[in-house]
Amino acid sequence: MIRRGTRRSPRGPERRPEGAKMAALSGRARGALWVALLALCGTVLALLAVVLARTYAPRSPSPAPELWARRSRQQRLEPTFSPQERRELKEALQGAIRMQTVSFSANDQNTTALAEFEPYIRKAFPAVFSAAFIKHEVIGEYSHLFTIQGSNAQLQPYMLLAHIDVVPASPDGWDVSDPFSAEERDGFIYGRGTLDNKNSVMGILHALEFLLRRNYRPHRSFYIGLGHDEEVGGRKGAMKIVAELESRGIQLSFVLDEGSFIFDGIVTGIEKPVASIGITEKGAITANFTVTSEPGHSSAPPKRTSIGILSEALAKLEQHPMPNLFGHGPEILMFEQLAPDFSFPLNVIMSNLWLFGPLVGRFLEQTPTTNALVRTTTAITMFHAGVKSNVIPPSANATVNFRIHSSQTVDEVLGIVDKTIDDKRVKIEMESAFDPLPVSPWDDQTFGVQVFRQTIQDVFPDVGSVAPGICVGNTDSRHFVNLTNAIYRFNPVIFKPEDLPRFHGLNERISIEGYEKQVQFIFQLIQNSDISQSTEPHANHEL
Ligand SMILES: CCCCCCCC/C=C\CCCCCCCC(=O)N[C@@H](CCCCN)C(=O)O
Ligand SMILES: [Zn+2]
Ligand SMILES: [Zn+2]
Repeated sequence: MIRRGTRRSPRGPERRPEGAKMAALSGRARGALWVALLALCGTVLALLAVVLARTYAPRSPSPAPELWARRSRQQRLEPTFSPQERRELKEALQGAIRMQTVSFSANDQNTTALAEFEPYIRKAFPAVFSAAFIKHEVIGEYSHLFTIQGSNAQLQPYMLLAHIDVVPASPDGWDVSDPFSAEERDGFIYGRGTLDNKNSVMGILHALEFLLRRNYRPHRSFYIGLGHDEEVGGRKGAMKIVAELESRGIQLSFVLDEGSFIFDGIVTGIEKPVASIGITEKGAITANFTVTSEPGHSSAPPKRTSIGILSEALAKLEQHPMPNLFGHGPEILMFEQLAPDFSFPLNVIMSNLWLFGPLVGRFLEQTPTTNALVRTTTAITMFHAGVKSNVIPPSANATVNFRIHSSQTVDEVLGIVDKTIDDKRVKIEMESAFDPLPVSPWDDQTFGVQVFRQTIQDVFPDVGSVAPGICVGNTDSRHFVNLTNAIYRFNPVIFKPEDLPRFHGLNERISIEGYEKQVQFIFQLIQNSDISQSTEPHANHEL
């Protein structure tokens, strides 16, 4: 008997009926599917294990313990000030704010106010100006250089920077009657320069003054540089201070300038304040874009005028922003180090930027402040064209200010600009340009970093993390690259979201308590810098 479906074909192997063949095939497919599914589950589980391990891995404690154990054995003055000293602090800052040391442009500064600043600080800080081991020099007419000769010439000196000049401020829109009145209101001092940067100028000198009045003699030498033209580039102030120090063959352990803050409520997903210390600053290009065309009567216009051509070029720049470079520069360090401080699930995302980096990059570009961290920004800041309503304009001119991301250069940015505009009628001339600044070391072995960590811990115990940051603006410290590789930008002041528009804007202010904390910070920083650095070479740093 021949059973159906089992008969061998004379031409080859036994033929199965279609249903059985399908069943056999789908059995094989099911098997393969199971294998694939198991492999997928394995991969997902492995990925999850890596993601969780990176999120919850224990972090090494900071700062380096032996160094600070030694420090605590030395005697340290407490940063506590009497009621009279606190009044003196406040009034000295108010007096400084009232001096209208405005920089309008590199060639237009209020030199009368700048000149008056010297007698003002001489009077406010008698101990600083009379100490035998402190030398004061006026540089470039209105800037100041203080050399504080420490008692131990073996220790490499450091430098504190600040600037005396301020950006202009008209009374319109201020809550107080005058931006230079230094009015006290609800525990704040209002006025131009309260955050940028007379708080540092006066804070540094007052901390030193109080230490000297307590007979403190610094062990480590240091310099204080007070520039008078930071807001217009620092050519006559900071650059001359640098030239002076270079001529003396000085090398610095670190430089500390303005440029970042203790951010409170600014980083979405982190509850505690974050001390962000700028380890670099962006480069910049200021370029002029010009289009010229034949002038004539507006009743018989050409198809395109210089204004139209230039507007189109500028619109292309705005419509095609520079590439998002999150992960290509040091901004990633900030988020990596802050990762454990983020609440769930952001902590998982930030701990695994190898996986979520592109997502985070897209998120950061949504708001102007964080967008500035991830790309070269393009700001059209000035536009001039036209002379009369019925005259075809002979030319149109615009100024564009680019701030260059750490992973790009001036040349690369200009290449992109050329390609984006792609119009020979638009002439581009450079007003000024410089590449992003080098990235300063950020590890627990670096002396400056140890000092900052310790000092922040001493004065701001509520700060959750001390993290490396990027300064999106420019500071006088960028001129100091030949004197040290360790340049840090940090203003020890709590900065909240509502302070953002006050910076260079309306109602700039500092809380009186915040200013006292800033003075305490410098007071402690000078003392904390007085330990010997185990890693530094045994050179003689006689100044
Ligand atoms: C998650 C991190 C959030 C980062 C938030 C950034 C908030 C920014 C807040 C403050 C800005 C601080 C910038 C301080 C330095 C700027 C100083 C300045 O204005 N410099 C001028 C120099 C001009 C020189 C002449 N061309 C400038 O940069 O324009
Ligand atoms: Zn400033
Ligand atoms: Zn400024």
